[in-house]
Amino acid sequence: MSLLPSFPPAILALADGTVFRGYAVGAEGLAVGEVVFNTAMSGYQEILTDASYCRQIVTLTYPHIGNTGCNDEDFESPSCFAAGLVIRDLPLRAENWRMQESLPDFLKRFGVVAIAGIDTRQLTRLLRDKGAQAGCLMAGEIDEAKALSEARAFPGLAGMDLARVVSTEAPYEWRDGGTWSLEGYQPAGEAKFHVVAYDFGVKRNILRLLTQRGCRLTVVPAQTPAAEVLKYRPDGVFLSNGPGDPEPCAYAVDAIRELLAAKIPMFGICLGHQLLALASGARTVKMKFGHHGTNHPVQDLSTGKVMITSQNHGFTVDPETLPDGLKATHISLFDGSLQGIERTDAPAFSFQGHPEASSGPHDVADLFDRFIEKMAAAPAK
Ligand SMILES: NC(=O)CC[C@H](N)C(=O)O
Repeated sequence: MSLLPSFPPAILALADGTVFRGYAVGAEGLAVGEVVFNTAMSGYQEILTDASYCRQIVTLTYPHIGNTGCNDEDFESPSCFAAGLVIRDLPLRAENWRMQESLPDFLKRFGVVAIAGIDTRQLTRLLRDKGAQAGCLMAGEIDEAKALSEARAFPGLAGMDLARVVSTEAPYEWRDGGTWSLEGYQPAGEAKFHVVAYDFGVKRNILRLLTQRGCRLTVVPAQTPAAEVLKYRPDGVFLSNGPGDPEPCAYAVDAIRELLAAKIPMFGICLGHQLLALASGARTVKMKFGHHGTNHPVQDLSTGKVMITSQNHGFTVDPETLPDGLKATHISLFDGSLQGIERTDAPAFSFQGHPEASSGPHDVADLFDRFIEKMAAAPAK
């Protein structure tokens, strides 16, 4: 038995001409973006609210999505940023002690168009064979020819600067740093370091993990010049994850170059990693279908240790372009792509995957400790 036939019709049209027919389990209307697949088995709410998915339609390969509903806590940003959602099926009944609304109600509230009831395995194989495709989701009133032409008109993410689109408009102090455990809520301890975090689409769990490690955080807009950041006299600078192509973010690349020259401890995640690489003189390239999932093996090149990591990126740093002074620290064991770098002449390093991933895996969480160590080792200001 399935709930789906009670929902209005929806289609997903791809730029290659393929059309999938299913049911509209979110908002009605039209959504256009790059269609990608994510293999995570949990965390749909964190995925939908991760600003790195801006202009992307996410297909979840796990077949039952929505089982635990949605709540007011599991937001990685203030809103839903994914352009659309594609799933195989909804549960007949969603249930969890933290649930406040069902996934369809949540999607409707945030205006996210979503389709269910299509063969997500077939779609995933198509994306793996042909590469990420431009697509159009249409829900409610269906006009197949229009959906196909909308999909074909999407220019693709290459060359698209989206970090400044999703970033905060004004600087703010981040305060929520406590942790929940079986013993209850533990407020964050006293701050030892002041970190300025660039918001290119920052995930909240990164801010939480830094606060829990004794950082006071000032979050600044993507286009903040280095001179403004230096006025805070920070102990360290964090470069966040974010959507789109890193290459057109010249404002960030310029700022990072100046901060590198100032020898400020710096840590970058995902888009932040790619921007650190660009600022150091390396190049980034678009991947065929990217990495989106929570079971990606990554090797630490200094210890040989293999870690299971969470990943979400469609661009990557080309290892052939690493200049002198920039060292590879991690590689993907799925495809050998670069996963981490470190400057040999400045206290700056970065990681392509997501050490902050909530609910996990947590194998790479100690990269946050490494950032703290670099700030502790920096000469007094
Ligand atoms: N999660 C991210 O920061 C993604 C980085 C970049 N937008 C990419 O797709 O590669």
